[in-house]
Amino acid sequence: MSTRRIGLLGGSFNPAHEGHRYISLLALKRLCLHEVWWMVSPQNPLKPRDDMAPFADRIAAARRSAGHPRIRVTAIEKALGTVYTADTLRALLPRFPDCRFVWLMGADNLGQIWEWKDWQRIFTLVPIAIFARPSYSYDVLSGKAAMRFAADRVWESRARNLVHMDPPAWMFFHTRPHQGSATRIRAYRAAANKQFLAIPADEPANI
Ligand SMILES: Nc1ncnc2c1ncn2[C@@H]1O[C@H](COP(=O)(O)OP(=O)(O)OP(=O)(O)O)[C@@H](O)[C@H]1O
Ligand SMILES: O=C(O)c1ccc[n+]([C@@H]2O[C@H](COP(=O)([O-])O)[C@@H](O)[C@H]2O)c1
Repeated sequence: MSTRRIGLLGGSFNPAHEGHRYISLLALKRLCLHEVWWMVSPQNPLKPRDDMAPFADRIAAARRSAGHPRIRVTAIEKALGTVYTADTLRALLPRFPDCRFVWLMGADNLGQIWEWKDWQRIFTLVPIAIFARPSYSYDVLSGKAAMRFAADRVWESRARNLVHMDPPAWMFFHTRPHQGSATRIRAYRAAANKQFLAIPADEPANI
């Protein structure tokens, strides 16, 4: 049975955007993976529920955005009934004994991961690859999580082997940052809706 190398990109995908695709393609190439699985979160436990689009809409939009045969959009957490990453990994890993997994995330999440449930356990379950993100990248490298696991940081030159390393092992990619951001897209859409609604009802909208 040959081992499959899988990157897991957990996210709200509210909505999916080019930044997700960009780091997924980087991960496929640099980490020498067979596939990246986008794991659409039913509800990030640290994010407000009120501006979260319905799960089915986020999945559907992610499927339209992924646009690559080796990026799979999944509802794994919905199926497992988990919302915390540590719980998801504990349930997922034994179900795929022929796969090696690596957790993928942006630099913003390296800065926040110490707030996640059982966060130190996550570092001991899977290797982690972190991608530079505009305005976060440098501070988080001296943050709480990076300091706690400083001895387990692996340099980018060993990227091809990361997925085979025994955790804890993590890597920070100093790649060109991508501006994609779901917050920015939601803000842009809200502004566009406001402008549209501001057009008086008796005036034809020029759309
Ligand atoms: N432009 C980007 N560069 C690097 N990582 C990114 C980028 N966009 C998203 N990610 C990472 O992808 C994962 C899922 O991100 P998520 O779906 O929350 O998108 P987001 O743009 O960060 O959303 P929001 O702005 O609502 O927080 C996270 O680990 C996040 O850090
Ligand atoms: O496990 C936790 O406590 C936890 C807290 C916040 C976020 N996460 C996970 O982090 C991933 C990225 O979330 P997001 O919303 O930044 O895209 C996603 O898989 C979430 O389920 C996990």
